[in-house]
Amino acid sequence: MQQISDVNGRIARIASHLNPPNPKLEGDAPAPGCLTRAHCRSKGGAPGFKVAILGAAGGIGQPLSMLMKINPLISVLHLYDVVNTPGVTADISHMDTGAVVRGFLGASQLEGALTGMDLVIIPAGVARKPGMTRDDLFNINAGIVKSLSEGVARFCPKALVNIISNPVNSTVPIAAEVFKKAGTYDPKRLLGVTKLDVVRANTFVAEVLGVDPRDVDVPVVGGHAGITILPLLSQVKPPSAFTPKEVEYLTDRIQNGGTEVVEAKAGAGSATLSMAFAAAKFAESCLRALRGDASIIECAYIDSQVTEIPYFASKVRLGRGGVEEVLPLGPLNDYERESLEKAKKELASSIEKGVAFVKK
Ligand SMILES: NC(=O)c1ccc[n+]([C@@H]2O[C@H](COP(=O)([O-])OP(=O)(O)OC[C@H]3O[C@@H](n4cnc5c(N)ncnc54)[C@H](O)[C@@H]3O)[C@@H](O)[C@H]2O)c1
Ligand SMILES: O=C(O)C[C@H](O)C(=O)O
Repeated sequence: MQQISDVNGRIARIASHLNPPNPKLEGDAPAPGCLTRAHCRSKGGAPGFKVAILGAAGGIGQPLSMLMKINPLISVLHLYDVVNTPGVTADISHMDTGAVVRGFLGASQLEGALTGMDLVIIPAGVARKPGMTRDDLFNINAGIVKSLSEGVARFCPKALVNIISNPVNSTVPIAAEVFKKAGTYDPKRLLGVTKLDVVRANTFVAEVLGVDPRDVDVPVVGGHAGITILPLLSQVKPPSAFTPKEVEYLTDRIQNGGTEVVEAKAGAGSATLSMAFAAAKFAESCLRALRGDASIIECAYIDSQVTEIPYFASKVRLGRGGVEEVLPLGPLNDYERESLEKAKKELASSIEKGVAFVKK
């Protein structure tokens, strides 16, 4: 009898670490105190950052969760969504890497998902279908980003926030207005993720130059939609000259990379795998900066004074406090100056739309 009760106790202890709980292991026994190493690490026993992904069960959320689970900088990974997180969490939690994974389902579990987080990544919301613009997603995604940002303001106001949900040109101002209302706004800690534009630009430019994309660095400034995506081809590293035809081809391909994927997927969504890759790289930079690594430079869409437009993507230096320095745009050629003026007009109206949504 004693042996059976010991086994039951052990099973109950293991079950107490499963999220969602596994009814096969739980039985009727009450769960005694948690003693496993996973518990200690999730309480902050092991060094590492705590990261939450909101929208973790989606097309971006799932591969991004997997990439975050293999990031050694992360000790605790919270996966939140309004559907399917139990399955995604069970699946990812079986990977034998360091991070402890917990799943959270629905608004009543948002507090648990966010409390104590250092970095919150938000890919929640609907994706484009062929024929749609990113702005067509505003009606649904604005409300989703608003309510998730309210959660961040309440439960982890000091976290760094990476916004992926489209239209990024409007959703970042929406989050900012929510944080301002809550009295928690720190412009250095709110970043719109435009890394996919840089990843694409590096790839397409490398193809034209016939080099390895890992050796190419293309600054992409402005915003994250159509003509607001402005690759600065005059500043490509390694320094490279392009013919006017190449500039036209590359600018068009980079600005329409998202649409290229939406059309190829033919109704099954937009970029998810390359986006998860880009978001994971960007998150890694944020975490290395939080750790105190020097010289972390990324392009990001932020509260900015680099132009007269209140939010703008450009190269920034990241540090322990988030955005520590916004780098100047550098010398632009005539084509880039003209394109910048067009981008600014569209950006201004997308920003206004986001701000008005929260203020109404
Ligand atoms: N910034 C970028 O470069 C970039 C790139 C690709 C996609 N996106 C955008 O990212 C978003 C997500 O794309 P996807 O392909 O993963 O879409 P998806 O539909 O596959 O996944 C979205 C997930 O969000 C979840 N969700 C919806 N409402 C939620 C809420 N209130 N709280 C938590 N989760 C919620 C859904 O349940 C779903 O699992 C879209 O808006 C898309 O346009 C941005
Ligand atoms: O194009 C989209 O709708 C998704 C994303 O913004 C992208 O650039 O791939």
